[in-house]
Amino acid sequence: ETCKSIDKGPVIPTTPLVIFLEKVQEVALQTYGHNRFDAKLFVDMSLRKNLSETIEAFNKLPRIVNGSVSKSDLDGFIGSYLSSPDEDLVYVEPVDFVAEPEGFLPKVKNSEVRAWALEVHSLWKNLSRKVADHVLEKPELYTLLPLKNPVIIPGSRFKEVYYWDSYWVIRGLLASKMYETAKGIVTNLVSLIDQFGYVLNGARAYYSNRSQPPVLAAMIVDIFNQTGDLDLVRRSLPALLKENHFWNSGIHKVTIQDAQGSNHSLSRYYAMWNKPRPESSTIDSETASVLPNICEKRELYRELASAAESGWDFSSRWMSNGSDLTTTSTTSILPVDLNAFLLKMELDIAFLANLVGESSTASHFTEAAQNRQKAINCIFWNAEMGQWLDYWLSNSETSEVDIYKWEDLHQNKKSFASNFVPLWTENSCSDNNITTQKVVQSFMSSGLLQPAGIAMTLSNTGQQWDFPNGWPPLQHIIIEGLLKSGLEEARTLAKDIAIRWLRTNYVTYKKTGAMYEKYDVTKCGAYGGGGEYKPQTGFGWSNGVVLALLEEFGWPEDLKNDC
Ligand SMILES: OC[C@H]1O[C@H](O[C@H]2O[C@H](CO)[C@@H](O)[C@H](O)[C@H]2O)[C@H](O)[C@@H](O)[C@@H]1O
Repeated sequence: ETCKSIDKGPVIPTTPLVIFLEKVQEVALQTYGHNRFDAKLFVDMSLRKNLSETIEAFNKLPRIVNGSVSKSDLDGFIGSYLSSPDEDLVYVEPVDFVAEPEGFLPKVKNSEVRAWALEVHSLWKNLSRKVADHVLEKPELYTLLPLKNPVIIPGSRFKEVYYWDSYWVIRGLLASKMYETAKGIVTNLVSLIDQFGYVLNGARAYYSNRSQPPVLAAMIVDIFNQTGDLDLVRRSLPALLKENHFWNSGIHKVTIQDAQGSNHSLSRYYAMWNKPRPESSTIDSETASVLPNICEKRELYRELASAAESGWDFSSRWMSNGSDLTTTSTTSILPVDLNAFLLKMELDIAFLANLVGESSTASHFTEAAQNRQKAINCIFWNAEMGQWLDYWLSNSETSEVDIYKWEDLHQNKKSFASNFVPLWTENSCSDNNITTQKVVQSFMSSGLLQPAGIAMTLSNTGQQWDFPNGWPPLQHIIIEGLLKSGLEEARTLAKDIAIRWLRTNYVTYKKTGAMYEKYDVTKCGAYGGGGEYKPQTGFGWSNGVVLALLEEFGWPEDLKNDC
């Protein structure tokens, strides 16, 4: 085997338990087959006995063809040695839930929409969980991480708390006046930074090799603005500084020289992992099976895990050939949205530091934000298109000192919903040449706005972060970004998108009785599909976005609520 290049990035080792459960996943696929198989289920199981005893029993199972085990033997092993995923996180009644909180969504006047909003609000009860006592007593038997406070989970197969989902969960909890639950979630995420140095993708041992879009500071600012809780700010600030360092150092940090010769520091997604994602181990191995050698496989595994770090797993946005997942190249892309999130993080840290009298931290982060603002405008902004564009890093540009040289042809001219995320960061449009009006026009003609909301991309690849899917966080970011601009035209557009999105959520709920993690935005009343697992319901961030939008825009008595 000859390798063109060798994967050099860092790797955070996983636990022996995760490695063992991946083996169970592999054998289970051979034994049960692809039909209705969900790989994640197996790494979410826990042990009834200690690991070495369990491994011994597993190794003794009689093997038939290709290392598989008979269905009855495997069923028997799982029944005796493993516990189902539902036993580690148990239901808990949220302390601050009331059926109809005082001052709940005052602008929602339509009785049908109000009744639905109350049902969505009541879903917090279904999604509320706490770590079971036996996990705290024997954490080595579980892949679940022992967090102290209750959490709100996304739902269905996603039985643990997720990082960026939590921002929109919290926006919904604030509309539901559930301040204690919101603060508890933040405290949990802060504890992950204390332990790992960053917020994990989700609270499982197998997610420890990557983070997710960094929105913790935004959660704290929004909670503070509603509760005035300075203690939470004081307790969280050191963790936010640590998190900021994580994203601005090591492999996440990229230096790039603009056309005028000035250097800028920006960030990229980069997982600390070069093996199959344990929760999708069998799937990633199959994807990589067409590659000629282990070096290329390792590189692909890192790119797939890095796409998961971006939250957009998977999407043509990260691929050089949208119809071939093996061309995923996440680490070679400087992403607009990550840098917009980091700009917001820096502004938010400055704001929070000022609140608690830490003025030198505040001025340091104000300056960091100004620098990132400049970098965003120089590297990503494309005046002709009126959008901020992802930038593809190319190896040939790397000089000896690892400084990339900017070239306009490396901006990705395809329209992605992420190209509009900088709207969300208040002062992104402060530059004279960058007018919100231009961005609004560009958005309107981009093709992304569809009858039931905003599509993530224009390519229909079958991946879940591609056309025709629309995801809740991007709807909310763009809607809020448009509102923040203060422009009348932008406000009208924001409201129009909100109505489309709320309608499709409402109608789908009426048809199916459930809230979905994503929707098909080409038609009102349809949920999304594609990707590596079946459509999931619950659903944390969808509920959060609905409640936050209803809080902002309300719903008048006479506004049509069906499609
Ligand atoms: O199991 C496959 C992948 O699932 C997650 O990704 C999707 O769900 C998350 C929870 O709602 C969401 O945050 C993410 O944006 C979705 O694409 C998980 O985050 C991935 O790491 C995982 O590989």
